[in-house]
Amino acid sequence: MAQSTQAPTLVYLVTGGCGFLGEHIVRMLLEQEPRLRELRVFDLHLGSWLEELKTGPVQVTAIQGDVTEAHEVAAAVAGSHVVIHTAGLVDVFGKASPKTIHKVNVQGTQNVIEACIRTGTQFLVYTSSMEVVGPNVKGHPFYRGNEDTPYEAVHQHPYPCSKALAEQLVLEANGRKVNGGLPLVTCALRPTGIYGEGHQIMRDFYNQGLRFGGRLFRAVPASVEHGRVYVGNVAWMHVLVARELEQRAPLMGGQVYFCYDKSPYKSYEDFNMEFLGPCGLRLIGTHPLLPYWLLVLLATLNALLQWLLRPLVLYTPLLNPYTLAMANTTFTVSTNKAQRHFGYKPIFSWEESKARTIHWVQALDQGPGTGGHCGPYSRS
Ligand SMILES: NC(=O)C1=CN([C@@H]2O[C@H](COP(=O)(O)OP(=O)(O)OC[C@H]3O[C@@H](n4cnc5c(N)ncnc54)[C@H](O)[C@@H]3O)[C@@H](O)[C@H]2O)C=CC1
Ligand SMILES: C[C@H](CCCC(C)(C)O)[C@H]1CC[C@H]2[C@@H]3[C@H](O)CC4=CC(=O)CC[C@]4(C)[C@H]3CC[C@]12C
Repeated sequence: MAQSTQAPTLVYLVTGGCGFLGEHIVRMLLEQEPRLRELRVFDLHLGSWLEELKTGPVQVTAIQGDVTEAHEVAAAVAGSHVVIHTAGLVDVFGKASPKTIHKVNVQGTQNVIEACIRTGTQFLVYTSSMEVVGPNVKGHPFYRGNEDTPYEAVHQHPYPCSKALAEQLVLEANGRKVNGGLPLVTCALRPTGIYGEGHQIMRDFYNQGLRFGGRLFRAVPASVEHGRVYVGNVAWMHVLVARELEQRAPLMGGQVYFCYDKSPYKSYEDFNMEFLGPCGLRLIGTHPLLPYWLLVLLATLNALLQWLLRPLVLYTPLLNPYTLAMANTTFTVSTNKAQRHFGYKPIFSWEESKARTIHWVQALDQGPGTGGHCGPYSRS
């Protein structure tokens, strides 16, 4: 992929390109990758917002498909230079079965790898997660850790288990020969909790607050810090990795990178209030209103109810033993590995990230629009 002023030649494939992060990656690629000729957007559910992108200079090809179907993946991958594999089943609330989560996240990733090998696609960027590291089931804090910080990564929940297995597959595939004899170059990006335009859980908290007369009730001590990163910066990091992977293959191949930016370290709830506060919501209490043991009891009750009601209805509250443990365990990242390896610097400051997210929350009141979740990235 030599730099040139000639006509654009590159073909990129983004799996999960219609999801929360995927949409931002798609838009970021169109704005920041001048060598792009064709952008293939592969997803189980295609968004109507893709239509508006089809009028630009880059050929945008929407492909409705399932990553668990090897032949659909192979057809989409064939002829592409770079694959950004973001599709995944993000479920910590018990909406999908552990088997389905494994199938989509692990088998789906295996299908993407095999498709690259068979069709001769040499560059694969995988969206992993901080969850492959932790928080672990023992609730050990991970405080300002980096990619080399020792930590006992022990998972039980199907989602982190599946992401850890999938990441391992991707990293082990680095160096395998693709069709034509060249080596596959892979790397994995590990975002912490992503926020920004289109973030479903933020929307859930906002709606919950509105239902309770503009109030949210503190459940997590303010002292527990949770790593968060703005979706635009995560997208930018994907674009940059995809761009640099060929030139810096010996350094970047087989590597993992946390996704980070200048978002402040705060508790999950206090961080959300940075956006929900300016939209009229208040967080009640300087300390958790309920004692921890009671929250554990309620979370356990919710899990029991979910299990009992499963034959009749899907009961998926925000509070369950896993989400409670996640929210109550410090997990923050402090690293410059991405900057050292491929020159990453956040493209959005904290102030911009905050303003864009607040703007999006405010617009939720006006009801769903016809476009996508996020606006264009063109900046003044
Ligand atoms: N949301 C977060 O805070 C974080 C997310 N991640 C990872 O980022 C990636 C994207 O996550 P989000 O955008 O938050 O989730 P999302 O649910 O908004 O997007 C995932 C996309 O994958 C698609 N998809 C699901 N199953 C598929 C299948 N079988 N075949 C094809 N497409 C399928 C969905 O339709 C969706 O558009 C995931 O891999 C997730 O594990 C990592 C760290 C944090
Ligand atoms: C839903 C949790 C907060 C509610 C806590 C309650 C009910 C006590 O008020 C969220 C706390 C931490 C979140 C997770 C974290 O940001 C890391 C993640 C990484 C991913 O790859 C996917 C999403 C998530 C698991 C994220 C999910 C919501 C939380 C558990």
